[in-house]
Amino acid sequence: MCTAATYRTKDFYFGRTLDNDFSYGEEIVVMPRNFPLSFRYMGTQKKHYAMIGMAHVEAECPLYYDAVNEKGLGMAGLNFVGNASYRKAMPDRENVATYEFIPWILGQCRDVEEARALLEKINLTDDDFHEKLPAARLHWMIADRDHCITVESTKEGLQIYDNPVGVLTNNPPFDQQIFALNHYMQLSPEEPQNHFSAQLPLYCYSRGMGALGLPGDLSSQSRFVRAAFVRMNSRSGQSEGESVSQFFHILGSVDQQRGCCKAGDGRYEITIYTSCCNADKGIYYYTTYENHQITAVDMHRENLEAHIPARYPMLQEQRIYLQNSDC
Ligand SMILES: C[C@H](CCC(=O)NCCS(=O)(=O)O)[C@H]1CC[C@H]2[C@@H]3CC[C@@H]4C[C@H](O)CC[C@]4(C)[C@H]3C[C@H](O)[C@]12C
Repeated sequence: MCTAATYRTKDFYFGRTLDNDFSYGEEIVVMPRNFPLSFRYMGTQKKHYAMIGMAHVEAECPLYYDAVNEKGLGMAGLNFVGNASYRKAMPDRENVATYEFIPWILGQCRDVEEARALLEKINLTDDDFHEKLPAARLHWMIADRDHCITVESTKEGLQIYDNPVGVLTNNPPFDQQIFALNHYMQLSPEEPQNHFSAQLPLYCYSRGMGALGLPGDLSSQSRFVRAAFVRMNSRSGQSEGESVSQFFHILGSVDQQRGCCKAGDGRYEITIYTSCCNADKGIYYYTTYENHQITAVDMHRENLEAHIPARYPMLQEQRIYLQNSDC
């Protein structure tokens, strides 16, 4: 399971949690403009927009989980097992394999409007990267500072939904996720009133009772409702520090602690990493399960005219600052 979210203050932020019971070995990868992108059906792009994101690098090829390009467009892939369905390559379409989808969009599009234009011609194919990396069953969130959409390839075809919530989790399909918010319309950051019965002396004995009923479990529908409630009610200052801090608190509401979700064979699903990318500045902030200190990689400190990606393995060791170390 995973959760993705957007957030806007002065700048635009885009990030996600990656929850799983094992890691493919992922790292922060800055893809410069001149790294040749060879697509299975769509030829080679010698030049494209630069991007930064989390990827598993296989045979020198970054396979992105989530990324943001130099124009401020962000995109993330999240599990959609049981509902994702891809087709064979088709003659009259732009055929793109799922592992190519993020660079295909972010390499060419400045914003969601341009992404929508490419999506009209696309066919997501069922090609595996190779037999050990079969096509991942995913759906995607694509967002810029003004718009957000969800893209799902199902048996019925390619579905593109407006995403007014700026949150994506996993199953069920996105229209059902959004519909479920109707059940929670009474939740509020305000103190509730007693509508239950005028004959009963009900009162607020605690703060936070306006959100009683917000689901607390780890299912993807519940994480969607919880992240949506926190995201839609979020308040923070405009500074970089306050914005990034608030973003990690939004995704902190759906953090998965080891032990609460069994994945078989003594393994547990945990939040492997949480990312927050300042899409305007190209700075990728992250924390990992073991290291809660925020670490960042700034794409503009790299040579974006280079031909080879810059790779940064995630720092996994927690550095605790001993405040009275000189006593
Ligand atoms: C597993 C992750 C979703 C996390 C999640 O939701 N876990 C719950 C498990 S459960 O559903 O609850 O049981 C997803 C998210 C992004 C994916 C990569 C995308 C690039 C590439 C695409 C290729 O085609 C296949 C290999 C590839 C490296 C992918 C591996 C894997 O698929 C990644 C990491």
